[in-house]
Amino acid sequence: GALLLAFAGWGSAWAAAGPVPDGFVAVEGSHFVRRGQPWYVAGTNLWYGGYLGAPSAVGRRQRLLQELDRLKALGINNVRVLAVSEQSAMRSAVSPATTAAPGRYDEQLLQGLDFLLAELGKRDMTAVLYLNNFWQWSGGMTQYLNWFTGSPAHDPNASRDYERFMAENARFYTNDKAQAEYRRVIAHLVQRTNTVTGKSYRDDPAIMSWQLANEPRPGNSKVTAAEKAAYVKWIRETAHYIRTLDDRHLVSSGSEGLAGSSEDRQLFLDAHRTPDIAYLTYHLWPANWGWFDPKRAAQTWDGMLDKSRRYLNTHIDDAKTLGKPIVLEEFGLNRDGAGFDLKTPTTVRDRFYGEVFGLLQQRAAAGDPIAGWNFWAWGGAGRAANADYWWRPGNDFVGDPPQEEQGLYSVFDSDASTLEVIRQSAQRLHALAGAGGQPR
Ligand SMILES: O=C1NC[C@H](CO)[C@@H](O)[C@@H]1O
Repeated sequence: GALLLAFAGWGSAWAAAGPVPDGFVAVEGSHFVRRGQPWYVAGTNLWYGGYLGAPSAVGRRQRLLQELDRLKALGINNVRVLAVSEQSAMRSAVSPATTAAPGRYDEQLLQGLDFLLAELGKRDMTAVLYLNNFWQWSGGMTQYLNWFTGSPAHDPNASRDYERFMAENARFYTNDKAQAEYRRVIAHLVQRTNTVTGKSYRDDPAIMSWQLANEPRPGNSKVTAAEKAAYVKWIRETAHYIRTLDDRHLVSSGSEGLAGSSEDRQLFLDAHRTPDIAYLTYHLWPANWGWFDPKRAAQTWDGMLDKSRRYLNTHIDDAKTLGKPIVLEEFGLNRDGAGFDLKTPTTVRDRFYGEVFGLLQQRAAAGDPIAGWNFWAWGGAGRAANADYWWRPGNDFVGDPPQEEQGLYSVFDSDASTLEVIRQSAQRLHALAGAGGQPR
């Protein structure tokens, strides 16, 4: 049983259960292929993509079409999207939510995903759909625990107590009632028929990957061995569950890498050995992690860049160890001086983006298991609505979710210098694929 399972999971790369339909992203060795050709993710984060597509009041369909056209023109071929949110009373949680209450799903919002997928298909773009959130800005795991244990949904924007928040959330993985509802909503999504195209989600090449959650962590900085084991088991069993429903789309965890694995490299590797996890994910947040102070950019730039390069290289090496592709699916940096206003320049951010893109390009060209990147996050035509830069229901959606200032990390359509860095980097990455950029 367990021994066999352990053996089977030992570094074995993901194998398609059979031929994948035309247009699906698949894994070959430690790289992505699509339509038989090498394929790289040049993506962004558009957490609110399904919201813009909704036919209901929250929808902004014309804006969505504009944003997808702009992204396509930049060479972006993938958007990473929040597919499931949980209605919550927390101030920093988005409202409305796709799950109004356990078992009650907002058909209007889910039709927003249908519309988004239909429009992505028209542009030959793809989506990563994450099915939960470790953080509170879409309800997430703390909201599940409120539903099923009665514990108050915990908004760390209010408590400022992230250690307590993370330790509490770790209980999600072993709460049977929460897991039952989580799996129920996964089945509801994976077995859905798109109301716009009439196509079942299982047959839709616009979906690149089902993703367990946004940034799932095993616990806090004092994570126990039991919590680590529960986390590895949850990833393995949930990934397997999704593949019993859909054995052709890729499945990923949504992990940040070491920063989301309590800095335990063995845990990061063990959590991703299962053959049901097709590729690795990692995120890079120098300012969030205290490596960079946007108000002391000159003094903290070198240290930040050194730590960032080490973070990138370590995870690419781990991908080599597991023989799986790896996508840097989130990275970002503040506007100059930590400003939120569009008029604030993005000099330091542009340099940082250039350094990250450059390192990934270099290692991809060397044949390392780089599968691509998604920057965080697309703000596009969205604009902060309030002088305090906080989001309130009815306001525009931008790249920053409701728990952060609207302008913190968003790349807006007016950020011409950043758009140029992105455009050039996407072009270079696609050139690698064109030049048969796959490794020997
Ligand atoms: O997934 C995430 N990672 C970092 C983003 C910026 O802080 C944050 O908004 C989001 O929760």
